[in-house]
Amino acid sequence: MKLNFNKYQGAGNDFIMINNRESVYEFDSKSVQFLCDRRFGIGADGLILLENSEQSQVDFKMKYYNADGYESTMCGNGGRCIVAFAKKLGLIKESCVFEAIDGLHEAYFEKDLVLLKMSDVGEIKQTEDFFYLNTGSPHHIVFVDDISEIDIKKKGADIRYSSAYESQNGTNVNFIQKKGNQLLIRTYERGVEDETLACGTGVTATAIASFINYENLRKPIEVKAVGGDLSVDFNMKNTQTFEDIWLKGPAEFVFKGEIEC
Ligand SMILES: N[C@@H](CCC[C@H](N)C(=O)O)C(=O)O
Repeated sequence: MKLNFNKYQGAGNDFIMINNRESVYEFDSKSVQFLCDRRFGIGADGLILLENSEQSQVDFKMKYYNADGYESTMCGNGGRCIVAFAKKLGLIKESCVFEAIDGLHEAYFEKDLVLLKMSDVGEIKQTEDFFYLNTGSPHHIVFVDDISEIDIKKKGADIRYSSAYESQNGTNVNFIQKKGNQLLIRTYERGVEDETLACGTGVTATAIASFINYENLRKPIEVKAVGGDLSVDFNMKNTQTFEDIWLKGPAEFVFKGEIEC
């Protein structure tokens, strides 16, 4: 079949966007793997279907697949990119509400940037070596002195496949370096099984863990990913509960095309 697609990126985290409001397309894991393949397909960290939601007062539904071909949990950058895609399709104007795997999300534009409301965070594990929390997707966070020295693919995979995360289908892994008031991040993404240039749920988890870890961080928290800058604002109810969490950053159209698949 011939498939029309649009390609978007948010801070270098890139996605194939497909308008599936007519429910024409159904993808098995092999087709998603092929489309996301950077040599044989279009190339992307993930594939996103924009579908109709059955809920009232909701503009659309987001279905997210990782590049490994399997549907996964929430994608923050993908969420911001699908909002830009919905605007390009003329479905929304300056704001919207959409349905994703972890519930409803509000979003709006501030000039070219997209602000996305993330799910509340209700449980945070803190040890001497790491933080672990779920911001729609699971994130393990390690603070290091110099992120440029880390072998992200190797160290990330060691943690992602460790017995601690076996029963929950693994985790994403983030390495953070604090430089003044700025946080530098590099992320190993589950389902891509490699470093990606940015991860929205990872940046959100990092901002929250860093706010607990360091006493003097000012909000909104600025996070510098390899592919671009994002910022996170939130309300801390107590050390275990964060709400009103907003992820802000770029979401850009790259190109569109047609592919036989
Ligand atoms: N790129 C993402 C996270 C996507 C989900 C992740 N790979 C997983 O399977 O947990 C983001 O921007 O949040």
